[in-house]
Amino acid sequence: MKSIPVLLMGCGGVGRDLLQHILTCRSLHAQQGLALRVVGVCDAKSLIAVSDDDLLIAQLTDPFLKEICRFKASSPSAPLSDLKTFDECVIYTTESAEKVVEIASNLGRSTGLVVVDCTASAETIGILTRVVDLDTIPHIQSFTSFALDSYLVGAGLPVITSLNRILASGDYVRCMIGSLSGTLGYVMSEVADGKPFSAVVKEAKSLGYTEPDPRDDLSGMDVARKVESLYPDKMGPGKMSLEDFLGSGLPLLDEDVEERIKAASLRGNVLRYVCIITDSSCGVGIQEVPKDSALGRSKGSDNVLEIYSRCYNKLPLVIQGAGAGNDTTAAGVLADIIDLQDLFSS
Ligand SMILES: NC(=O)C1=CN([C@@H]2O[C@H](COP(=O)(O)OP(=O)(O)OC[C@H]3O[C@@H](n4cnc5c(N)ncnc54)[C@H](OP(=O)(O)O)[C@@H]3O)[C@@H](O)[C@H]2O)C=CC1
Ligand SMILES: N[C@@H](CC=O)C(=O)O
Repeated sequence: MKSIPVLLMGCGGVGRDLLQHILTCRSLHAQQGLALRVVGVCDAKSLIAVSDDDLLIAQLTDPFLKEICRFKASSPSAPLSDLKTFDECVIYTTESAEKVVEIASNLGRSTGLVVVDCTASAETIGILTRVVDLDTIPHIQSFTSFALDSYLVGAGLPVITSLNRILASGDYVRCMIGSLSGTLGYVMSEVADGKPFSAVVKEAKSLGYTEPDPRDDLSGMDVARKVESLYPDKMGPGKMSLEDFLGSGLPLLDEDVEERIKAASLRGNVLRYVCIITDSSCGVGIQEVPKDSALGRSKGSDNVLEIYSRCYNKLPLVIQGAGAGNDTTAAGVLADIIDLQDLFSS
């Protein structure tokens, strides 16, 4: 049985679903000769991990992982260190970020990195840069090759894998057109059905589709980051509190959105928030697309990506499916973890 140590950074919607998936897949993984061994879980303020001495053999028990999920779901703002019951483990508070790097470093050559953080914030980039610079984790030095599908694009959809296969075959990608925001896909299709913009944005937030601050989705920043991550390097690119925005800001936008939807509909179109990437340009924004196109037919939080290449010339390769949501995103992360271990076996 191959044992894969997992250190989970972040125990919000996606992190908890990942733990649940790991527990649910225990027997499936056993049939594949694998065992995922969760050695630590952290949130923004604390880290719970097996002791350094036991790092290569021990794990947090399944009942304890369930308790972690239950606790964070019922008290999301409370740190993990406030848990009432603990496994045999060590709790770190102030120095938890340093400790995460140390544990990863101690796990040595078996360490890989699966990233699902779309924020591309200075903090995230700072952590990734440190990890890449860390000589003691050789497999992470070229982390981009280990950052598989869950890395930024399409939640669990096989977007990056498919693109890599096309490029590896020598095919030439000339254009990609996509709706890469689950939130904006959901918002656009729901407002077209006549619901107020403000109510739909709040629904998207409660369904776990949006970024913690939905303005990251509404501004196009989340899509722009994904476009950047889909494209080669050469194409590389507040005044109101969140509460006020959700409470009084959003409803002010309802009327304008409703008018734009009506005007598009008179032309047989619907509005979609799309990105268009060619070999000389890349842009994101609201566009009218025909109702009966792949993009126009998309519903709910689906992401759609049309890839035009030499092989997929007149009719594009279309990748479509849920592009946001804790369950599907966590499933993509789990698949990436399993894929990663293949790289270490050689
Ligand atoms: N939900 C979705 O559909 C998708 C989400 N993503 C990405 O996944 C990430 C997580 O999303 P989601 O679970 O919805 O977000 P949540 O806000 O529900 O959870 C975020 C978690 O990360 C923890 N955290 C924040 N900062 C740090 C830090 N410095 N060190 C360790 N942990 C930290 C938070 O801790 P605390 O509990 O203490 O606040 C919290 O547990 C986001 O970056 C998002 O962009 C990607 C694709 C789809
Ligand atoms: N907010 C994103 C989900 C995570 O990336 C989206 O709506 O697509």
